[in-house]
Amino acid sequence: MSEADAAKIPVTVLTGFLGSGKTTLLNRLLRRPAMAGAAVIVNEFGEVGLDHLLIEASEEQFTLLDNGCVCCTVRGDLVETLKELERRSRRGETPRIERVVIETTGLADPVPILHTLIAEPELAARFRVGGIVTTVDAVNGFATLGRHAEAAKQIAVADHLLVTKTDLASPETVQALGRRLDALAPTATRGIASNGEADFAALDALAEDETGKRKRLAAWLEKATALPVHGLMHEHGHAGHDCGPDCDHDHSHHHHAHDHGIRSYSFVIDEPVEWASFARWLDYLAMLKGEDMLRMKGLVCRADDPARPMVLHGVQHVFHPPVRLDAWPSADRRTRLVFIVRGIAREMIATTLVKFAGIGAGSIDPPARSAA
Ligand SMILES: Nc1nc2c(ncn2[C@@H]2O[C@H](COP(=O)(O)OP(=O)(O)OP(=O)(O)O)[C@@H](O)[C@H]2O)c(=O)[nH]1
Repeated sequence: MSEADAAKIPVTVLTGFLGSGKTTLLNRLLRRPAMAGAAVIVNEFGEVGLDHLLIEASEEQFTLLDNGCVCCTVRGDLVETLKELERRSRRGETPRIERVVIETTGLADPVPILHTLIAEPELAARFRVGGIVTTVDAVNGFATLGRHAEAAKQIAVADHLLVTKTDLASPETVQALGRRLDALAPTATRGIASNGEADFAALDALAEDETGKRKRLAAWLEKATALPVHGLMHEHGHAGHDCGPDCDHDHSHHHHAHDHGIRSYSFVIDEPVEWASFARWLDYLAMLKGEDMLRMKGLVCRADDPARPMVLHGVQHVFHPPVRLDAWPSADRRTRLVFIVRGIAREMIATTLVKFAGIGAGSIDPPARSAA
């Protein structure tokens, strides 16, 4: 690597489909002493994000971009955030930044992010791409690849693939997924991330491998834009958060492939919930709508233990065992639920919440209109 490149700050892009284990990996990664000088930028998809409450990074280390998807609406925010981080580090206003990790949303196209890092002169002078790491869920990954072009693209542009949740999948499923990954990303290295635990030395090496990356970059961009996306190219307007009037989408430079019909809903519930009926409601949703329930996250106030919230993670049919926190991560002690769904109406979720979980319609914000 040239001296000039060595002086630049490596940026690792951490991507992977919804619920594939990005945040779990990031939390483990941040516990390493080597990451003390890392700045973390997280882009959340959803009206009310929860990730920022669950990521174990110091306030100084962490920036949340939650005003849209980093591959389009908040691309300008990303540029400004990176510039500001570097400026403050250079002036000694913050501890020196030695590395940046960007966690994308599960629906992001990493190509525009790469493009931004390389094409924006001020960024290119101070940062270099330190690798694209893509998490792939062993349970849902194979089926997801058939349904969501974003997932295929995230894999196709990866330098390093980390297969997650192998503890939950049969060896045959893992092997079949491996063959698919070989075909989609023949040059990517591959490892396993088990509940976030992975060969982090491989990620460090990636951050240093500038020469190899440069060579592959043109091929990535070419391959990624050529990838068939089931007729969804140029889909303008995002799932759940429209690009809006401020959109800086550059349609001539990248194709956007967010699935049509994907929506993000969030609900806040004022009253503590009866856990048994709430869990029954979740089972009902997973059984009836699992395939289209792309992602569900929740922070739940239980009536029988209101001081210790439950963290919920649903990924399609899979509901991961809920985790009980020792305390609320912020002063807000209300139950908050975020859903990312395909073709499911907000009202369906709200009405079943009232009917099956026994929540008073008046306690739900936004209210369940037809359920009252
Ligand atoms: N059993 C098992 N569960 C895992 C593993 N990795 C992650 N999970 C669980 O999968 C769920 C989703 O993980 P996250 O890390 O939040 O996934 P994500 O990719 O950040 O999700 P989004 O940001 O919504 O796209 C959580 O309940 C994790 O505990 C694993 O290797 N094994």
